[in-house]
Amino acid sequence: MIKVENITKLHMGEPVLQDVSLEIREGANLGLIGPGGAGKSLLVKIICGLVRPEKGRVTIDGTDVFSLNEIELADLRFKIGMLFQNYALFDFMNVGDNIAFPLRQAGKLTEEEIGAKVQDILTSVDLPTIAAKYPNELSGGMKKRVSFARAVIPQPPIVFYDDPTAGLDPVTSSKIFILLREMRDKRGVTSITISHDIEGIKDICDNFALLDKGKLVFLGDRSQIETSEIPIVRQFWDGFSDDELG
Ligand SMILES: Nc1ncnc2c1ncn2[C@@H]1O[C@H](COP(=O)(O)OP(=O)(O)OP(=O)(O)O)[C@@H](O)[C@H]1O
Repeated sequence: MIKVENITKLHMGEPVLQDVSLEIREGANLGLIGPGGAGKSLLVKIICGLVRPEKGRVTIDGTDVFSLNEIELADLRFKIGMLFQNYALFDFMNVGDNIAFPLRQAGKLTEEEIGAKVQDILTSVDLPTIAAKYPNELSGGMKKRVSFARAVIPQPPIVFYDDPTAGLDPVTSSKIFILLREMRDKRGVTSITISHDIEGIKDICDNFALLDKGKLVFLGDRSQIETSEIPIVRQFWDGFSDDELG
C-alpha cells in the first residue's frame, strides 16, 4: 500500500504541489493525468524518495519514506522500478549492461544467470539482437523498451512509468501498453502511470488522478472519471479542446 498524505512542495517559494493526498492499494494501478507542468513527475519522484517535500508524508507498506537514511532508501528503491521520461540510460554502457545494471547492483545472481535474464527480457520487448548496441544507436521507441526492460528486470513489486509512450508512434505505443498490461496481469505489480495517452491508460489502470497546477482535482475509478462533471476532467478524459477552459 502506498499512502501519500498532504504533500506540499515549494519551488522558489511558490507551491508546485499543494496538499496532495492519495492511496494506492497493493496490486492497484493508478493513472496520473493532467496538463504539462502540473506536478505529476515531481509527485512520483517524491513518492520514491528522490525529492523531499516541505510538508506531508509518504508511506510504502507502512514505512515512512522520509524517515529512512540513504542506505534504507536505496533498499526501498530496489522495490520500485522507474521508467523515466528521459530514458535515463547510461550512454557509456551497451544495452545488455544497462539492463543488467540493477541485477549486478543487487549482487544475488551469477553473470551467467544475469546474461540469461537479460536475453529473456530483450526477447520479451521484441529486441532480441541489440544487447551489444549503445543507447545512441537506438530509436526513441527502442530506448523506451530498453528502459522498460531495465526498470522491470529485478521484478519490483511497484513500478512507476513516467509518460512511457511520449513521442512514440502508435504501433510502438501500443506495444509498450501491452508490456504494461502484462506487468499488471502476470506479475500483479502496483503501479503509477503518468500519461497523456488517455486511450492507452484506460486499459491498464483501475484508478485515475488528475493534477492541475499542483492540486489534485480528481481521484476515482473508471466509472467515476467517466461521469465526473469537473470541466478539466471532461476535457482530459474526452480529449476535446474547450476554449472556455482556457
Ligand atoms: N526537485 C524539484 N523541486 C521543486 N520543484 C520542482 C522540482 N522538480 C520539478 N519542479 C517543478 O515542479 C513543476 C512541475 O513539474 P513536473 O515535471 O512535475 O510536471 P509534469 O506534470 O510532470 O509535466 P509534464 O506533463 O510536462 O511532464 C515545475 O514547475 C518544475 O519546475
